[in-house]
Amino acid sequence: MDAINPFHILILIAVPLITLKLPAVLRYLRIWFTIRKLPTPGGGSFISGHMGLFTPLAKHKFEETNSKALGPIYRQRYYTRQTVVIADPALAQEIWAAERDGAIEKPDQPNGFHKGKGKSEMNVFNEKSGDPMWKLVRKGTAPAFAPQNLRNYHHHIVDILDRLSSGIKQKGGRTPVDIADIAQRESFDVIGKVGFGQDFQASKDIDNPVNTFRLMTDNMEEGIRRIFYPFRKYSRSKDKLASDENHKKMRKIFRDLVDQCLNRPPSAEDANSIAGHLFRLRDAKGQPLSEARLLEEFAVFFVAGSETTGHTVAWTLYFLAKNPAAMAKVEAELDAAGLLKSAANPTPRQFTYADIGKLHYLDCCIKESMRLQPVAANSLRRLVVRDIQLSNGVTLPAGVAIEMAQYSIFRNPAFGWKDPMSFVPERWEDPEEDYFKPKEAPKVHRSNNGDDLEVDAGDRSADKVKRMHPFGQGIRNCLGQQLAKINIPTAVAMLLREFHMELAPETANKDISQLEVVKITLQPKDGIMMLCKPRA
Ligand code: HEM
Repeated sequence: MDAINPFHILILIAVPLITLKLPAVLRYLRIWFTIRKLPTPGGGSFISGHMGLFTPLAKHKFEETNSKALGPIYRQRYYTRQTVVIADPALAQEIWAAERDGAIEKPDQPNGFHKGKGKSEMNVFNEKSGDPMWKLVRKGTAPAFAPQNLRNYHHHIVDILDRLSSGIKQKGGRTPVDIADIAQRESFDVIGKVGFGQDFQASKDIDNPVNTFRLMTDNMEEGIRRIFYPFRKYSRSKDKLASDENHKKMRKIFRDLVDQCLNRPPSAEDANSIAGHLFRLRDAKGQPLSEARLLEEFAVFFVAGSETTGHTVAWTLYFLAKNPAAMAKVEAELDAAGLLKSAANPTPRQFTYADIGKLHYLDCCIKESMRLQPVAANSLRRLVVRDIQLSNGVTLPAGVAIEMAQYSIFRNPAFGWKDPMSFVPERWEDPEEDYFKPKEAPKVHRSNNGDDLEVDAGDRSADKVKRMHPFGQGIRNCLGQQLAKINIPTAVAMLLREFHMELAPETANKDISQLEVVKITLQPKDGIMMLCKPRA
């Protein structure tokens, strides 16, 4: 695939020359020349490169295979885009350090629904690193996610779960319930209430199929489709037109939400919510966020916060139901804390914020589920903006795209995982399990950038590097992770407190690879069907 032939060169030079893009051609050739010696998967096509070798819905599996076969750093091509894949925790640390120094950035990822001229409105997730607006929103909303702030909202999470449990109880334990759908309803309502003071009631009627969170999920899927197929936004096909309608509905929901938040009588809860922080932001000219920007920010917090958290809850319950010994240990832990409903304790005490840090085994189970089924399974994309030299001698040239393959790192035995493909929550009882000790001491980076955006202290030291980071790393790590770390254990514990959960045959009989799909997140394709038997 990589043998240079005259036709290859002709296409590469002639086409861009016609559009007067000689500098781009030269940059492309330099990138290719600099990374040409890196290993690359075989079987790619001349035109699309490696694109045709995987389905976008299972790209994480393609990476897993390649990183085991080719090693921790390799290259691949998507059409004209040369990409270096990094699937090594020590090299990843060097990349995140370079990102802090500005040599690597998360590039702008334009909104797939944007039409017309000019840049689409951005948000804190898709705006490029270093952009003043990204910094403003990132720093300005961070206090909303501080644990001391979130604890004041925890009672809403408890209420939402109580409401969900009564809906599930009505099923009587014999009708299978889709726990993936239930968990999505929970996380969506939590963002609504905790972040924006609004009860969307997705968890009120679990049989109601038309719900805002579904609209949002459809929108996300469509957005991704439009990134893969940029011309789709001009299509007149039925499903594309339907998605335009959905998008309009979605925008109206968020526009109404902005209005409701602005028009509610002031309260401390609203002032400290995500919305409250967004409303108070002022840019360098002292201007508040525009309405268009507010809409984008509102939407992205729902998108980034609900699918991720909901599917993590669902995968954790799946693994527990699949592993009865682990389930029994979680139940025993809840029982010992007075949180499990049983004949001996028919009215267990209410779950509180203080319980979160005390349920250690449950915590291990959640972490193990995030290792095996990390919802952010798609590699994290970055762009090299200045040449960087890695400690293994590889130069990453300016302009090359990089993909940080987290999913592969979490399950590759080369990084010291024992029995990596099995669900073993006990491994997390050892705090050192978070780290990998490479044979050669990892290169320790000092950032030249005096920026005060938080970084992950403790991710590397003289002899070890962090290998478990499901919330990403560096300056673009997950802004909302504290909310997830509060919501996930509360949801799992409160559902298990009320129900004995078993996989229904339609899910139990399938291998996990038949259950999963990566859309934006790693999620169950057709749900996770469970029998939720109310405890005595
Ligand atoms: C299990 C739950 C979650 C997981 C696994 C997760 C994972 C991630 C990851 C891996 C990134 C980094 C993406 C990158 O480097 O390109 C990220 C970014 C982000 N997450 Fe989360 N997330 C979760 C929950 C949440 C929640 C609850 C919120 C907010 C309500 C949230 C908001 C964000 C935002 C705004 C960013 C972009 C930050 C930036 O680019 O500066 N996430 N998340």
